Amino acid sequence: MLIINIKQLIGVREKTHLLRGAEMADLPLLENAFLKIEGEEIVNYGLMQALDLSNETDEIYDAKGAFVLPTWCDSHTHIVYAGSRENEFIDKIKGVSYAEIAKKGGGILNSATRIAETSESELLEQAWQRLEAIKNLGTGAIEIKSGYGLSVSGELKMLRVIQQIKEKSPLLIKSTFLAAHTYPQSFKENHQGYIRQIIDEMLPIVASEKLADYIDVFCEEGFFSVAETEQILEAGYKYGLKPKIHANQLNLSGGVQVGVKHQAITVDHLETISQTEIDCLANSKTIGTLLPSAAFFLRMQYPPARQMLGANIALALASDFNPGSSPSGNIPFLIALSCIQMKMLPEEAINAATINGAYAMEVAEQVGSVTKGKLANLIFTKPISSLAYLPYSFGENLIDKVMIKGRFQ
Ligand SMILES: N=CN[C@@H](CCC(=O)O)C(=O)O
Ligand SMILES: [Zn+2]
Repeated sequence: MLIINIKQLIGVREKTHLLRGAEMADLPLLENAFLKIEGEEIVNYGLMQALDLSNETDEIYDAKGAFVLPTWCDSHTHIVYAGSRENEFIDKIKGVSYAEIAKKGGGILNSATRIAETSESELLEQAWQRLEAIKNLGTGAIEIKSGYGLSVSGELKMLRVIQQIKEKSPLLIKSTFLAAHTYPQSFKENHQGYIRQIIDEMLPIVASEKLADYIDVFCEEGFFSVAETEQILEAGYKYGLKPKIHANQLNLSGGVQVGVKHQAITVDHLETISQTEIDCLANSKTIGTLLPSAAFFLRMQYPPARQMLGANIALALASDFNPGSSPSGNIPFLIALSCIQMKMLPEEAINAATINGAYAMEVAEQVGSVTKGKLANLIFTKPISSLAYLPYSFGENLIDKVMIKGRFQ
């Protein structure tokens, strides 16, 4: 297929690398461009003026002045869950904190009870609807975590649902084993008992059935300590699972340091962060993944993105789509939020949600930019005056069409 009359073709890169600090403000584009696709892949692009249409035999699609961008790479989600938790949303409005809700057996434990009561097929159906909705908002690659099972059968059930989604969906999907999301009620006073269950009973099955690409731990006061996190990461490493860590959401938890020490692909959240963590990340290969939708929903402080960019850190943005702290996978809104509340430039936010998001789940060879040989995963906008209009006009759906692997959805 030949796509013509693209007003701006965004994220055009001959080769890609993980963007850090000041580089993140550079989002290469072509004005008035064409794009050629063969099967699932991008094979060529260029300026309209260089195109001789009389020689073209391909099917032609006229973009009629749309902006075309790579689809979003959402590298941190929990979209496999049962039901919803708007009762806790009301409690939070009335002043109860996220940590207090968790202490009373709500939060993650509330979702764990529902997972136990819900069949694999029903879970798949619910997650599939969420996936369809975010695909229409431009998401073309996604990481999905377990972590609401909190038992051998519950965690395996969640991971098998993710496995089915991988087989069924045209989206690129990565799966993360997050049994260490919280302690189930029965192990509240016996942390080592649950950790042994994770290491001795869950991990061998997860590995032998190839149910996960990564391992994650919620390293946080009241959840998993640094020592417990290390114990789980070391066990995961023996099975070839690289870490992605929930770090520094509520406290200076040591999550960044333990993630960097164990060469985590990403440390995620980072709402509560000091110069020590910033220096630690800046001197590492680990990506800092910011989840500002969670800070928005929980009325928390936002991560200091400008300070982190100034320190030359590689940042990714992800939705954290989950029932407790971010019941939304809306990346256009996330980009607007990042510009408005964290003062990221539109280019920085788009890079963080595309190419760096792809690196944050190790799929950058296939997606995240408009590059020859990569998948034709593309967003076509409605008429807009400039790229900055996307986050400026927050809340408005400016996506006209989404293409995944060369097919309009
Ligand atoms: N912080 C830990 N986990 C999720 C929230 C899970 C929940 O409340 O259900 C998060 O990333 O925000
Ligand atoms: Zn999360």
